[in-house]
Amino acid sequence: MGNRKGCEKMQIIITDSYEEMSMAAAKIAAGQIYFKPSSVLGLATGSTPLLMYKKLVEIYKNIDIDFSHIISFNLDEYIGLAQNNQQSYYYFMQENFFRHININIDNIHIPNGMAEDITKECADYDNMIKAAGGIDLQILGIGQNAHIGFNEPDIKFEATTHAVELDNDTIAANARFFADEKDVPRRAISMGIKTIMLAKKVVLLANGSNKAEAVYKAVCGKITPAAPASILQLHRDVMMIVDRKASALLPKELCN
Ligand SMILES: O=P(O)(O)OC[C@H]1O[C@](O)(CO)[C@@H](O)[C@@H]1O
Repeated sequence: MGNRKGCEKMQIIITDSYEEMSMAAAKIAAGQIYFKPSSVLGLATGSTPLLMYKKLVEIYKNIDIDFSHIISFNLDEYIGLAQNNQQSYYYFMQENFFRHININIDNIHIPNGMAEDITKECADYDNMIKAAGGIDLQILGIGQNAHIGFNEPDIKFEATTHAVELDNDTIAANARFFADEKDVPRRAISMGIKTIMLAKKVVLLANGSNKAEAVYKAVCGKITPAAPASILQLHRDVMMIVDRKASALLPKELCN
């Protein structure tokens, strides 16, 4: 593993494996929580951060990290899935992370995809993030079309938390978690790009060759709503932790 400065001030860490990527991210999260136990974390779902959560739980057990004052805000949730639906992101977070640590359930925030008034739910979500003092550390995955959260291509960069229509590509990519592609919800609530960009630190994870193009667009591409992750080039403290396959299209001088 090695550190390289990316385009502009983006920090790029390229790892040899998914496991190494996950451990590197888990250590950063653990350090944040250990030294600021009242941290506000922005958390991601999807398959990418799964092993990071597992590693973070291992570190938690080893050095007795205290999560009881941590406040968490997840990036997104499907509209129409209840918390106890196994495909909901609420369920994902409980199963893969929250039930293994001593986080206070009252401090967990995930958009409510069953809210009667989705517009109000979104506005309330942003207000809660503000009231918590903003996000200290935001973990991100990236979609094959360079979406972050559920901010699909051609999103407005100034959007805060809002309801989104999912792209056909995203629906197809996420169908693997559902019995049938037609079961994948077509809408979701997502933190907006502005919400994400206001986080003090952003760590984006990507692994596998199917993410190489998206990683290239995020790091070196033109800053454009057509590739939502490209806006991260304007963030003052962003770290990309990517495995070798996901880094394949990056310029050689960025790769160790
Ligand atoms: O990690 P995965 O499963 O490849 O998903 C990538 C991205 O897609 C989403 O799951 C939404 O489709 C994001 O939350 C995630 O960052």
